[in-house]
Amino acid sequence: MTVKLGPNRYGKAETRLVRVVRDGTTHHIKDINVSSALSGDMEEVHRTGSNAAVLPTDTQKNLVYAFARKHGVEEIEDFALLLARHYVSAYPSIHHARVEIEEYAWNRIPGRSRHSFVRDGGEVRTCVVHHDGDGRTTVVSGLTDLVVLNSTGSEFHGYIVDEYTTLRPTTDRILATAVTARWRHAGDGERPPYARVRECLLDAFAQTHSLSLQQTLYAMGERVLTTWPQVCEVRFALPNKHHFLVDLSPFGLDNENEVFYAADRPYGLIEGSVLREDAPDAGFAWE
Ligand SMILES: O=c1[nH]c(=O)c2[nH]c(=O)[nH]c2[nH]1
Repeated sequence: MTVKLGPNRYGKAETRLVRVVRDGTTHHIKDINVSSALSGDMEEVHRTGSNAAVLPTDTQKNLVYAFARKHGVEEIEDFALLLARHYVSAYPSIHHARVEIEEYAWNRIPGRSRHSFVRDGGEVRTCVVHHDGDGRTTVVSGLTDLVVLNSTGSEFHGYIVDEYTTLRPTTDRILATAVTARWRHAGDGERPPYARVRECLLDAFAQTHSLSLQQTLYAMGERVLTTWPQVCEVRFALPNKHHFLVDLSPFGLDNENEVFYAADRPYGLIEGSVLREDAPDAGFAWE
């Protein structure tokens, strides 16, 4: 019996890239997810294991970052064409390239900051109410998945350094998180409108020059509590959506905080509660 190799392709799926373009203090961001799939003379690698015709998927990933730095990313169709044409023209063993790109839309957070963004849609508004036979009532409002990003105005340094530390201190990084926030209402007075509390969270995120996500968490809680006396406690879960600067020096390219690898896991998870000194007992509110 003889067998043969059927249709096949290979590539790097989901290269996550964020590119920051600076126009003075106004920043623009491009957030994309690039997948390449190449096919051509792939008989040998499958049958004998010879990799002579293989452009490593790792190189395909590097190409995405290097081309983003060299050529910029405007229309995703143009960037996909640039990559696809390069694969087919530069490597004789590659006859066909499929490049798929997803782009994620960001809106500017209104206000003073020109480098603060919120992802389109996706967030979920939440509430949990308790009421018992003794007439006790609690109301906790909240949101999940409010995705925000500052393309500058964030530092992280001065942390514990020991023989296991590899993280480099930074005075300028991207800070991004998907906010889960829940706020507990004191008593049964009028509750602040959801949209206004959300606005406090966004304003504080955008306006805080951050030395850590922990500090930003506190600033967001403080803003809600000082703006709305009816709220007595805010609890947060903030995943640190890491954006790592890509080292493009092996390709002779500099990278002045322009091209980032948007990692999805593992991620830092910063959790905490900010509350009034005299907040009433929470009782079953958080259950
Ligand atoms: O804002 C941060 N807080 C941390 O605790 C931490 N840890 C880390 O590796 N990066 C960061 N960033």
